[in-house]
Amino acid sequence: MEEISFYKSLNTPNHSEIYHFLNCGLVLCLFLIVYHAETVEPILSTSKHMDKSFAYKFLHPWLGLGLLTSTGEKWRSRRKMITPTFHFAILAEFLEVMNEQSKILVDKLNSHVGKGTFNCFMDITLCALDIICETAMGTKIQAQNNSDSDYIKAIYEMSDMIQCRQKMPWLWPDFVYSRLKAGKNHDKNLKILHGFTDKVETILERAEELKNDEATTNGSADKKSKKRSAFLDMLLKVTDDAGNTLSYKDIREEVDTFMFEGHDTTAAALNWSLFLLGSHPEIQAKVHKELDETFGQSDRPVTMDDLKKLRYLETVVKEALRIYPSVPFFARTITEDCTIRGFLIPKGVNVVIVPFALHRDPETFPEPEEFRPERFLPENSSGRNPYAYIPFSAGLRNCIGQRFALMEEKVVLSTILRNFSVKASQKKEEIRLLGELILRPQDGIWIELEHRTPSSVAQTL
Ligand code: HEM
Repeated sequence: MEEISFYKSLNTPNHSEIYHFLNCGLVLCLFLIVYHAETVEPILSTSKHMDKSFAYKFLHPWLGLGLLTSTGEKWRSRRKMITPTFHFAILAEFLEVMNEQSKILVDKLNSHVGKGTFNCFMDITLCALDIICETAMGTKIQAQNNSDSDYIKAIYEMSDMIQCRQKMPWLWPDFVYSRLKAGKNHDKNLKILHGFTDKVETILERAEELKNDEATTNGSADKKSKKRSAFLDMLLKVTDDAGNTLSYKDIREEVDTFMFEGHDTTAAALNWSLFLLGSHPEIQAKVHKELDETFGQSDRPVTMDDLKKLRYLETVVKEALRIYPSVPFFARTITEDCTIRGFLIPKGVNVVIVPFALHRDPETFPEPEEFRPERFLPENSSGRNPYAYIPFSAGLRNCIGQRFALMEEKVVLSTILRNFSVKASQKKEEIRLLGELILRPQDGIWIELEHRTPSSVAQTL
């Protein structure tokens, strides 16, 4: 699915929803495509259809059977174990990393001020990568200063290869793929990726450090010298109902999943938000005003209290995720016969849910192509069908990282916008969308930056 015209065609009024042929590259595959709240709800609201479609199988070599890819009892038990690690108090500990990396990003962006248009896509993506790396594994990879690292290259090559393989059925059989150059490249990247998470200084050393930390802090409370927490530390501690801890392999699966699911998604969302703000100076001015009211002239780091106050910025982030959902579609396999809008859907059918199209339903979102953050003010969104807006999916298998993602978006965007005014150099119609695993702009996001001084802007509004 390469062209956004595909999504646009989904929205034509006479388009039937049942049994479309979804064009995957050159070959046509049978899928049921749904993009209305009433057809999405029966699938996402039940605990029955939680199995991922076969297309996720190509993620297995990298991610194993972690939260994103597992099914049945394994998924249920894992989700129960891992959910507490995304608790508010734990997320608050990640604020420092987010602030630190946003500051590095701003220092990098400074060099573009007054120098005309530039592509910010990679700068922002590397910032998101540094954030997830340190919060997931407790390891600094300094991607923002070293985008040439083998690990970073492997992440991007691997994502591209998985997308490519999903679209080309002749590459599906492992015995064919492993003999081809692409398959060999895939294995080379896999080695780099697993080698990174396998490294003694990540999982095993972290486990050792944790033991030592517990021994030293026990009774003496010398917490100052303690290392920053990471999801990995939590994963090392969690137990299932029978008291079993996760094995080394289990932990690697989850860390790899967080690395995969937790940075490209947020990076795309940040880029789209910046593009939309850069295209709507009047909305950007409102964000600047809110930032100035919250931070004044101070350049202090963002606190959890500040995040609560940045309500308008939050509506911006949500509206950007409506127009450009980072995950433009996802898929499930129907695990028992069911009925959707009076049609019998037999067991085994692959259902593709398309937030990109769903979020453009004019009945829920009038003039859906217009960027209007006000749609997400409480008075305008109360009573909205919860399945009409699902950038993080919905139901039991929704995104476990959504609060983390919103927090990261608000920290990074507020830090950028406290320092700069942004002007988009591309028009919406000029941007060629790539609707693959992640919804990206084919040629990046081109912007111009200007320095801004907080108080003067606040007073003129
Ligand atoms: C703007 C950012 C993000 C968006 C739009 C997003 C969106 C989604 C969506 C649509 C799903 C469902 C996918 C499916 O059913 O195939 C999902 C699942 C998931 N996401 Fe996110 N995500 C974001 C950020 C994150 C972050 C930061 C993390 C981790 C730190 C994360 C971890 C996960 C995991 C582990 C799952 C699988 C959950 C399960 O099946 O139980 N995501 N995400």
